[in-house]
Amino acid sequence: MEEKVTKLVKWLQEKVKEAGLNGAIVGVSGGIDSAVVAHLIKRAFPDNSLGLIMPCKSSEKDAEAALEVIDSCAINYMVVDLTQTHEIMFSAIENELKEKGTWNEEAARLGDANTRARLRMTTLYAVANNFGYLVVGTDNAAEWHTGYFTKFGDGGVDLVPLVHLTKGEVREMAKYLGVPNSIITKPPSAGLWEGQTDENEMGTTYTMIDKYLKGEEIPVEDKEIIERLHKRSEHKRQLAYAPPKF
Ligand SMILES: Nc1ncnc2c1ncn2[C@@H]1O[C@H](COP(=O)(O)OP(=O)(O)OC[C@H]2O[C@@H]([n+]3cccc(C(=O)O)c3)[C@H](O)[C@@H]2O)[C@@H](O)[C@H]1O
Ligand SMILES: Nc1ncnc2c1ncn2[C@@H]1O[C@H](COP(=O)(O)OP(=O)(O)OP(=O)(O)O)[C@@H](O)[C@H]1O
Ligand SMILES: [Mg+2]
Repeated sequence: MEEKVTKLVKWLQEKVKEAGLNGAIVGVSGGIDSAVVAHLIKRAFPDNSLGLIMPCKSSEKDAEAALEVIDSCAINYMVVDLTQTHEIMFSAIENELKEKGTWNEEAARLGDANTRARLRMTTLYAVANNFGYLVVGTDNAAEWHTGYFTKFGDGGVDLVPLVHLTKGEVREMAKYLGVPNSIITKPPSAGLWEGQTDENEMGTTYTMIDKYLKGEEIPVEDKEIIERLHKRSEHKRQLAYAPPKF
């Protein structure tokens, strides 16, 4: 694990140096993936790293967990509350769609949730610009493969250090780095609506996705779900599709 951490820290330093910038920033949610990234960027840039906590209609518990992460790695941090911004923006969208009679109630929950992820991305880039930092993402191999992220939201980042690590490997790295145990053991959640958990929404488990990625046998139902999610999200792993040149 020490070797993996050293390699990732060096890689982060190289990428920031290549960009001619000063350091790195990450959104700290109180979940395990951003906890690991916060620890890594603090190691890579002890005086030039920042954790940004961005409550957006999220629970007080999440903000408390995010502060525990900050404490555990002693990274500098800031808080930008996006609750009101989201309220104003999404209600303007809702009002206009309703006025035109085109409001889709069923689609709204995801639209509302993805807007939060994109507001966080916008905020991270604004703060990164202030300090001359790169924006570091938190996607792991399981999320990347299944497309379990918001396009141009939490997926809209400069560097993705955890993209080759399974969720199990992220947990191992978290233990090694000294992430609090309460954060390592709580169920992964995007926190986009009350009671949301990644595994409920995806219909399979990280254990199954990790096994699948390692080429191990898993039940056919889980394999089908993973392959469907992967196919459906191919566009998120590509640059915007362009027509052939004429
Ligand atoms: N074939 C295609 N070619 C090009 N573009 C295509 C496309 N199909 C859809 N699209 C576009 O992509 C959009 C759908 O993608 P997107 O907006 O991402 O939305 P979508 O994939 O529907 O939702 C995001 C998922 O990620 C989850 N999430 C989000 C954020 C954080 C976390 C977490 O783990 O913390 C999880 C969230 O709970 C939800 O399940 C469509 O509205 C359309 O604009
Ligand atoms: N309230 C928040 N404040 C700051 N950043 C956030 C917040 N919510 C989400 N994010 C950002 O969005 C990313 C995606 O969330 P995701 O839930 O996949 O990761 P996580 O919360 O770090 O880990 P877990 O899988 O345990 O929930 C987070 O890692 C973080 O960078
Ligand atoms: Mg989370």
